[in-house]
Amino acid sequence: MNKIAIFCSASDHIDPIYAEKASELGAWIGKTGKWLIYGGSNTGLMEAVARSAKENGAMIMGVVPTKLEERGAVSDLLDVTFRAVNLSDRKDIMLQEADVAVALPGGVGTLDEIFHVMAAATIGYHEKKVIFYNVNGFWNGILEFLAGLETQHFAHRPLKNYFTVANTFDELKQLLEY
Ligand SMILES: Nc1ncnc2c1ncn2[C@@H]1O[C@H](COP(=O)(O)O)[C@@H](O)[C@H]1O
Repeated sequence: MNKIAIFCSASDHIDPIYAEKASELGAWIGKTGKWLIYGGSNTGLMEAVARSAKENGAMIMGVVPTKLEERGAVSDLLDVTFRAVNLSDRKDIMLQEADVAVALPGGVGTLDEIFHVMAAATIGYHEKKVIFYNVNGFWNGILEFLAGLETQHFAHRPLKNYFTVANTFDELKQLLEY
């Protein structure tokens, strides 16, 4: 996996453990010579992962909707800037450019991105997976809900076809290494 999309929080007001884990992942992306593809914002976990990736030599692609650019919230760390006309366009570009998507803790923006990727896979648009990076069990509620979709037959195929879970950084690295 060489091009890693990261979906994650834009908030600067969350527990610092999440920024630490985002930085750790960013550093690994840089040291292993991979590309980081992300929302391009200069806030929250997005800035944490990008700063650390950059300090460790990563190439960074930011996919920035014009509305966010107008607000001046674009990171100065980007090597490549894709301008997207809206959030749907942005998700399509990120999906097209990445080999895999990693979901760090985040809010509705992150959820929107995760489910865009998974829903497109369910109807055969691509075979790329979302990896839930389950820092401190952050994703447990969503994972339980997804399991419930299967037991109640709302899922047409096993949802493990579309996502996987890393409970530790070592597990995440193993999933991204090949
Ligand atoms: N202000 C933002 N700048 C860039 N990208 C953003 C911004 N807000 C949301 N995004 C995208 O959605 C998630 C973060 O949203 P949360 O609601 O904080 O989870 C992130 O992956 C961005 O691509």
